[in-house]
Amino acid sequence: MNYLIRGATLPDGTTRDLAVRDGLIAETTDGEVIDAGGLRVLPGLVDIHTHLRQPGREDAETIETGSRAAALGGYTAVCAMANTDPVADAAGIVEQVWRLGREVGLVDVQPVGAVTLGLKGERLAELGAMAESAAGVRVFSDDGHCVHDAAVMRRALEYVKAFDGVIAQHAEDPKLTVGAQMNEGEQSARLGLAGWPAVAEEAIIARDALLAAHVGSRLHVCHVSTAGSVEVLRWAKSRGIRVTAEVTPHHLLLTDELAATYDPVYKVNPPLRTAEDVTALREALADGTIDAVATDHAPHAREDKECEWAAARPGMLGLETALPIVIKTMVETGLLDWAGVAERMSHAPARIANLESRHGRPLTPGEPANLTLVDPAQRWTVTPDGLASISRNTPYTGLELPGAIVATFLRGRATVLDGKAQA
Ligand SMILES: NC(=O)N[C@@H](CC(=O)O)C(=O)O
Ligand SMILES: [Zn+2]
Ligand SMILES: [Zn+2]
Repeated sequence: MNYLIRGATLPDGTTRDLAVRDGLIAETTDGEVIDAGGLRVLPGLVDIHTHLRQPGREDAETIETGSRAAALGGYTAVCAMANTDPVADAAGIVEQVWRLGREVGLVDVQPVGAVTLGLKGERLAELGAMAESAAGVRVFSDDGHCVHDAAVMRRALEYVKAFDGVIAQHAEDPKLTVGAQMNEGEQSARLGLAGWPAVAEEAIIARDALLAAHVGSRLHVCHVSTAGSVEVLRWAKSRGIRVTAEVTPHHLLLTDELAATYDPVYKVNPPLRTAEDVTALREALADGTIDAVATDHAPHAREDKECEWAAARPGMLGLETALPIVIKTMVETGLLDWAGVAERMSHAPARIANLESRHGRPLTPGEPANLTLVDPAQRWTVTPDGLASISRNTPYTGLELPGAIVATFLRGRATVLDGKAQA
């Protein structure tokens, strides 16, 4: 099927027709005409941090349901985190995830490989075998856990240099977060919950930046959540250290005051922080100190979320609300223009994950037609049942958001049309 997208506004603000022919962007074509007046077209979004839960927790999400949620959120590629059961620490498992993603065909599912066997932080996983597998893994992460042993982290950074891989670190010094339930600060003192101090994140980022510099390798920092982390990143980048960083939509919008509800839907790792942190994160995303937005989409089954705060698993849904939250927090506030949105949600994540030959491409003829059409004027209200995820743990229930994803194209095929997933 070919498409002529009429009168869409590009990230740079110019308005023109876009032809989609034989999977590529073309000068012109016959085919279905899509009236895109008033719509924004973006390069297909790329999520470098998604939990799809398959294999192991198919009751919370599957590659199929997560892929559908991703397409509905405007994504054409997602990096599937390795903390599955079994852990994606060997070639056979990443190949299985990659193959299942291809069979579903709604987004490119790019598996992330574990850094250490079983996410235990002790012995390196089969990094080389995963890199050489059909899945072509380039991003490695023990996400959910921090690679806290500095010698292990150093060896991992050294190892992935050979194939331009990157270590994506969940920065959390485990000794500083024993029993932690929420951000350490005024609110945790008031609520009597054990705190997760900012320094537990900041100290690991500083250490890892120094290690990356020492061995000349590439570090990526997952879900940056504090103003202090932003300062450390600014320092590292000013020294020319090869470090990139992501922020989640929820850390751009929500604060630790929500813990006062004791509703576990607001429990997440790293925890929601203060309004000052939110301000610093928005500024850092605007000025490029933080390179990318990543959802950290973390579906959890009912029994893991609908319980008391301390027993609940941390994590929030994110794929279907990410772009609307970025529009609300960054575009409507004047901090980021649409070219900036394209950069932080498509071009930069594609580069970080080594997907830039296929994703995050410019919207010019000859390029693969990976596209997202958004209606920025349309506002919609989040309901858990309105989302495609199996799980229901969205923190945005009842919130009205700007920006409806109208269509998503993966290599010229519509995965979403008129706001509806195409199978
Ligand atoms: N973010 C979370 O709170 N949870 C993630 C793990 C992680 O991203 O650290 C999960 O796998 O549920
Ligand atoms: Zn994490
Ligand atoms: Zn995660």
